[in-house]
Amino acid sequence: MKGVERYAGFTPIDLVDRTWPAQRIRTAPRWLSTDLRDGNQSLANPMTPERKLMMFELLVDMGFKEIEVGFPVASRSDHDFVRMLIEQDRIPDDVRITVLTQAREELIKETLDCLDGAPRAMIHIYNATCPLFRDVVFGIDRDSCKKMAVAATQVMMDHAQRRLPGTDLSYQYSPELFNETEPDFSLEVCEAVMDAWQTGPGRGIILNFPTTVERSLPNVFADQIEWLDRNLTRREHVCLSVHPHNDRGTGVASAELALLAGAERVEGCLFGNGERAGNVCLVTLGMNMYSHGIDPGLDFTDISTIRRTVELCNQLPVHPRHPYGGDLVYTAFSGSHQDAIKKGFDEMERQAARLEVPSAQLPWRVPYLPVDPKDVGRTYEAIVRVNSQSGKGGVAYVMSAWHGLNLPRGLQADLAAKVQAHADAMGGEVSPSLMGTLFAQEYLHHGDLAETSAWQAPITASLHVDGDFDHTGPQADTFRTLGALLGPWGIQVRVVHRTGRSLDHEELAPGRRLLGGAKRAETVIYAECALGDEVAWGVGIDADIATAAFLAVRAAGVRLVRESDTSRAAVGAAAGH
Ligand SMILES: CC(=O)SCCNC(=O)CCNC(=O)[C@H](O)C(C)(C)COP(=O)(O)OP(=O)(O)OC[C@H]1O[C@@H](n2cnc3c(N)ncnc32)[C@H](O)[C@@H]1OP(=O)(O)O
Ligand SMILES: CC(C)C(=O)C(=O)O
Ligand SMILES: [Mg+2]
Repeated sequence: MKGVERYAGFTPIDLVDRTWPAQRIRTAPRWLSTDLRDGNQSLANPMTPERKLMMFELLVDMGFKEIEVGFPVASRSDHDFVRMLIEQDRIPDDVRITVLTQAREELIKETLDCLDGAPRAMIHIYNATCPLFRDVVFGIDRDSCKKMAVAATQVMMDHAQRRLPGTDLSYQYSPELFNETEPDFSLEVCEAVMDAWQTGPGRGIILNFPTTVERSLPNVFADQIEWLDRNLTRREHVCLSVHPHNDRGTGVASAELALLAGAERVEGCLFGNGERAGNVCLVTLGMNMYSHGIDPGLDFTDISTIRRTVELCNQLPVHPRHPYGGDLVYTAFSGSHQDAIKKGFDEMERQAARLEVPSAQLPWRVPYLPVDPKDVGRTYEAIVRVNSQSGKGGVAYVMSAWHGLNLPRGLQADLAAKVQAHADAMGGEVSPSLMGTLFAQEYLHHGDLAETSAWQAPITASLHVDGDFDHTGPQADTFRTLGALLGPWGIQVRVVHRTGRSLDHEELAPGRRLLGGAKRAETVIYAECALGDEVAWGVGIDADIATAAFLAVRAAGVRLVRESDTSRAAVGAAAGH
């Protein structure tokens, strides 16, 4: 591509004996949400006070204990929001708010003044340390850059001592553009800041390392973090924090590899809002942990509400494919995926029945779904959506989940062909209700009984009972009787199978009904009737099992005769009759 020569490759740090690749993430880190600061400062329309409060309350409800609530000197509204939280006593006892400021004396003082009356808080000071900023933005050398950070720390300590005696104030320092800073210089600045803060027992510090603009592979960032982890002094008094951005689309990977490399705290935003391509997405990070059996310490049990609130606060949509929270992430359209999902659910149910425990207590083993949608408050309704890419597995799923019918395999294939033809002809999706209509049109009885008189040859009918069926009980007697009844019509009842298991009406999702409004107390019977090489399916639903079977056979028989008439006519036409 033209212009590529303008960009230099990124030089990785030289850490040949890195240990992070062999590590595992075993516990959740400390989280800081910067939705109200980094997220807010990136919005075309920064949040109104109402939207800020809504976001703050969401974050508290989700379990965040550290929340960056703004950049008080940036604007009146940032300032007033912090004041409102403090004055209205809205900060829970176990939550610490953070405020950000540049390393500039006046701004630091004003920022601290804004915290007046807060029982506990954190001040976060930053200055860029990388060569590009030293040269282009500040016009200073390394030594002056370090002095900027140290002086800011000292101003902050002096002012806080005078103005905030009653506040439990903690301190966070960030070398902005850390990822583009020479490692030895980042270390030198952080050590100098720690000296100024008198870091030691009872005086911990958060050192926060941002990929302010993500420029390298995540493994390079991990090397940088491991290098710091090894070289920082007073390590036990340092909380090593990371603040990944997502310019290369690898913010989540950067955060995860940094955790392997020794990071203990992660800053980010819900659904990855933030400057340019965003801050690291805390929903994805937290749910990635959850899906590995690690409690994230954040509550995602109603992910749709979280998403809607974030969309409302930021006035930005969340992509339908956003991991864990997007509209489409628990939905399969393609046939083989749907088939595997259905088999996964069926197996979970079988296992639950065998072990006599609710399936929600079993280890999650459903293909194509990394987590149980119900664990994040999503339903199973949209898991399978049917279009021209779908096959019999998906059709069977919809018929079972939406209409309470467990179709036998042959009928699944038969219906899938009809649904496929419809989707091909009309384009788009076949909704569950449309599928129910197609099913009823095809397989429920619509013919005249008199048509059966046209049957010329013996028809064999294989019956499938939907749900429980006892081969030895009174139901089996009914079928024997039925066989005798249908015999004179030239119909031989061959085999009786069972499909699925009885579903209680209550097990269907709210608002759904069995096909035609049938109660599950009624029996559903599928008949597969064969006449020579022709096969047709019919369905009967009735409270009386014999009637259901009769209706099913009749529906199939009528279709069979019609179809064989049609094919005879077609053969005749082709033969010139
Ligand atoms: C990576 C990040 O997300 S950092 C956070 C960024 N967030 C924001 O900037 C939102 C809030 N910011 C603001 O409201 C304003 O920028 C303010 C109030 C902080 C400063 O406003 P102004 O004084 O008008 O300066 P301006 O906005 O143009 O910022 C540029 C100045 O800040 C200086 N500066 C930038 N970062 C820092 C820093 N960390 N420490 C000290 N000075 C800094 C620049 O050198 C420049 O100084 P100069 O005017 O002497 O050339
Ligand atoms: C203020 C700092 C931590 C920041 O937002 C960044 O460098 O991205
Ligand atoms: Mg940032």
